[in-house]
Amino acid sequence: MIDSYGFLKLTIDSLSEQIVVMDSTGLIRFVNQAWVDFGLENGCMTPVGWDGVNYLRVCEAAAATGDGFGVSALHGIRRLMADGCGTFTLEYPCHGPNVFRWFMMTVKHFKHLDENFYLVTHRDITKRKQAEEAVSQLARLDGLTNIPNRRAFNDFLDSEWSRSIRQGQPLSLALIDIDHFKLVNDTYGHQRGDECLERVAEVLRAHRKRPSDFFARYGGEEFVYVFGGSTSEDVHLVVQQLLSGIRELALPNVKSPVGRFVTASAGLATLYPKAGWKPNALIEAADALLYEAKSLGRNQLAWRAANHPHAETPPKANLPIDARP
Ligand SMILES: Nc1nc2c(ncn2[C@@H]2O[C@H](COP(=O)(O)OP(=O)(O)OP(=O)(O)O)[C@@H](O)[C@H]2O)c(=O)[nH]1
Repeated sequence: MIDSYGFLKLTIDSLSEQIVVMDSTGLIRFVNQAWVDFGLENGCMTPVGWDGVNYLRVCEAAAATGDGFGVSALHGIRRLMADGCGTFTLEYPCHGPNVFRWFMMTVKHFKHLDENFYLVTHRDITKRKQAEEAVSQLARLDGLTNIPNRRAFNDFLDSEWSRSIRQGQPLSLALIDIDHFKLVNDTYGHQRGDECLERVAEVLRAHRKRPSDFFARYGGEEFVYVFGGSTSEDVHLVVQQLLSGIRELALPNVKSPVGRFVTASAGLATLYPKAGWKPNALIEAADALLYEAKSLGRNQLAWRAANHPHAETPPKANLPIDARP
């Protein structure tokens, strides 16, 4: 009995993976129940079922619209068919309007009575992807302040840097450092120091104006703010407001030579990134300005006007046009 077609079909129909078998022209020759159910649930069932449908043509049509799955699936299946053996796997998102969903497609070649067939399975891997996503999110958050950490900042800066090069846009970056933070720890204890960092992080969060702005804990008592597509002239007031926001928290730091409450200093720089330059050029420029703000007495912003968009090298020689207490 277990050799019978009916028994094997029932077995394959009980699998939760969606299964389709196509021949070497891409023509669908078999589908299991999970495949049919998925088609019905997601409105991608043809009126006549799957008979006569060509899987490769479906992928080609999707690829022609620029669909990422269509492009990758087509490329992988064609390579597998050319090689005549092996397995092709592809993980792809298949999100609906209200559903986050990932699948893994596996394509395997087999022969039956001298004819080539390709077994395609689609397995739901959403749970695994959600777990990976959660781990990756956690790895990018600072454990104390719950804002993005240095790793997240590095990734953001790299991609924003490339985007700015492509679009010829300016990129501004502010380094913000709490003044005499060691005195907070020494005077009130490490716990109060931690609370101070958390409150400062809240100020950064509250001052985010546009989705493209990005902030992170850079390390220790230093924070970073990135403003895509903006010059220092555009955003220096925002950074001034950040420093005011930190002062207005009125967190005590009685031993600070600057004042009774916690203050911060900032360096704000802008570059028009160019191919061949490294994002570090922008960090170094902001760091030099932060050093300047500290040297000038702290509790202030030092910033430079943007370099000319056609400048050939990262400028160091622009004079500061503002450094105010
Ligand atoms: N509570 C707490 N302290 C931290 C943390 N990370 C770094 N620090 C402390 O931050 C202090 C930084 O001290 P310094 O680098 O001397 O800088 P500063 O006292 O802020 O002085 P200036 O930056 O020159 O104004 C050190 O005492 C570090 O121990 C943290 O996560 N929590």
